[in-house]
Amino acid sequence: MEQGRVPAADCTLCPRLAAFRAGNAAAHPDWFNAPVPSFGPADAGLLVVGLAPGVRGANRTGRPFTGDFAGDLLYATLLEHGLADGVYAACADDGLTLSGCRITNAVRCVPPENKPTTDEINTCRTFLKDEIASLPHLRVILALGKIAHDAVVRALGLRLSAHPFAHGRDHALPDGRHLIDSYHCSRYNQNTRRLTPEMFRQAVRRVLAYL
Ligand SMILES: O=c1cc[nH]c(=O)[nH]1
Repeated sequence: MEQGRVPAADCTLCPRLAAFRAGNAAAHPDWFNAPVPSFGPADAGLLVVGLAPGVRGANRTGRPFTGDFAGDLLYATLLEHGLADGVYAACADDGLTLSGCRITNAVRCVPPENKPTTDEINTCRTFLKDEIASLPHLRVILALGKIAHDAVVRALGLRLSAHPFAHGRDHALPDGRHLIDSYHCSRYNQNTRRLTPEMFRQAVRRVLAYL
């Protein structure tokens, strides 16, 4: 269930993203083609923050990371650590549920070439801020990649210089919560072995210590 302020299905705050979405909707009317809502229970202790929906992944299925290459490792790791239940079948109606965990994106709409602009990240941060504020039991945020990390730090009103991104870093936040960084589980990072499944497991295990 979504809480707080969320983007409208026809959000036009980012003109370039709205135009890209409209083009995708014309070419693929059977796809989701809207700002992708967060997934997971509102009483989650963990919020996983990704970058933005992939065009044939979350933008098609309507669920973060679902159908995206990155989702294979993310959901497998969540299942392995008891943060998800069921079977991940890369579609939004696979019956998979999250347990104590919620997933969102720094940017809710699919960007061309997976690259949101600085303006788009800044504009969509209002929704990330509301998402974080709407989770009463939130204890730890897992940021996937530097863009997600920076968006979270700014959404929390903190200084990036005090909280630089580094894979595996555990940032103790002033309010007692924690921000843990991982390289994004993108195809590129996995293929280049910048992020291995074991490195990602270790980041998720760090998270578990705070739940
Ligand atoms: O960051 C990402 C990558 C793929 N799919 C998402 O929803 N987010």
